Amino acid sequence: MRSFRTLDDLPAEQRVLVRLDLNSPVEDGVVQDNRRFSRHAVTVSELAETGHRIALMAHQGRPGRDTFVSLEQHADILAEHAGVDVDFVADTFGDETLAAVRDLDAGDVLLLENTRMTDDELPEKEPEEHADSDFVRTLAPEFDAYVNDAYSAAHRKHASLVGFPLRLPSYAGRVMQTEYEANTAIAEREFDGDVTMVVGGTKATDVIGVMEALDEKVDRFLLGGVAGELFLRAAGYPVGEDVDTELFDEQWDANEETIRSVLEERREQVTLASDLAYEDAEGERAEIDMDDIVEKTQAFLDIGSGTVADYEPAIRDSEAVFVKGALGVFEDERFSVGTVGVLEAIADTDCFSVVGGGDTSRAITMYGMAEDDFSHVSIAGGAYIRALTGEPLPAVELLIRSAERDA
Ligand SMILES: Nc1ncnc2c1ncn2[C@@H]1O[C@H](COP(=O)(O)OP(=O)(O)O)[C@@H](O)[C@H]1O
Ligand SMILES: O=C(OP(=O)(O)O)[C@H](O)COP(=O)(O)O
Repeated sequence: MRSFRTLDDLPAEQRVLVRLDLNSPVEDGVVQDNRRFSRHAVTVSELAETGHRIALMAHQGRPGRDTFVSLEQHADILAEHAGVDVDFVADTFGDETLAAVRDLDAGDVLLLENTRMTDDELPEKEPEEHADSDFVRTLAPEFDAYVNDAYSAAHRKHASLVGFPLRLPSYAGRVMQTEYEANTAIAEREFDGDVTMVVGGTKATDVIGVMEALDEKVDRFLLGGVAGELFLRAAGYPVGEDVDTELFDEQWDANEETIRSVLEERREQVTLASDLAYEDAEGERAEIDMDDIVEKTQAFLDIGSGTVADYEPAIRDSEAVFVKGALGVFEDERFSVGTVGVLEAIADTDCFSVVGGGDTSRAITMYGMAEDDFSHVSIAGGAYIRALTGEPLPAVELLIRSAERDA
């Protein structure tokens, strides 16, 4: 079987460039601790304890969004989890970075600034083109090896994920290794009974894009979140737009055709919310039945409790349940009913269950559920559902190519 090299294969005393995924929720400018820090800390502390010189790359948010912030706070949170000092340089690949990298001693850890602050990072391009960018050409010669631990970003063809493996011997970090093994095994697993996928969250494009590829594997989709509102809009309800153009309008434009074709061809496979929740004039949670929504007046922030009651029996009758994305803005307790109700229903059954996504998996901890209540809690969202389709993840492919090239 084609595979990549891991930290077990990394020679001693290397100058290593490591890609993590520390992309986190940000509330009022404050980066929120989450599983991504504790999981990546395992790779970072192992590399530090074995005496490598370590520079870390990661991204945060997308340009133009509130969550697009510096990684300065991430360095402190990561240091706490890893039990080692993590220095930070507010530069991606300029002179300041090169000086700090050259200054590293054995066991030192340095976090570079948000990779998405360089223009070279973001466009989805072929690996060869990324490998030729100033970003990759400048940083790569400073290192002996590249380690990719960012399984949850492995579905993106960005420079820090697919460019470096063409220039450096490349290895999978511990998170990449364990997530890849777990998610590949899950993708290959066959279930006799019903398989349900709960689809929510804000990144509707990621999930809608793979729904058609998953229709053989998944018997029913239960919808909520932004993705659910886009489906409701296609079904003729006046919801799912005008609130935040990036969330709704842009994703509607990108996905309208696919949504309509999924609804046309597989209507019986897709269950939409029968009610939604919003914030009323007194600032309280209020609910409204879908059929009573006659015009667009407010933003909907959760599925309603009637929908949760509709979804519970479907979950109870399933042999496997996959969750991708929250069903509402669960960070605000008033709008946690959908996400928590569905997660608790899953935790109460003995079905095989996977909860994916940096944000969604955070709801488990926030609302007092245990990771053990689920078969697998992935810190990957988009990458894990893409893996379920059996389609290769670009960044994983590049790790494999690097191993084959050097064999
Ligand atoms: N109706 C909604 N409107 C706005 N945001 C929503 C809505 N429903 C869910 N969300 C948000 O979706 C986020 C999770 O989305 P996403 O990034 O797709 O998932 P993950 O990071 O878990 O893969 C949550 O933080 C939640 O606040
Ligand atoms: O958080 C991530 O993906 P996820 O929300 O699907 O888990 C990754 O960091 C990828 O980020 P992106 O979706 O802005 O490219």
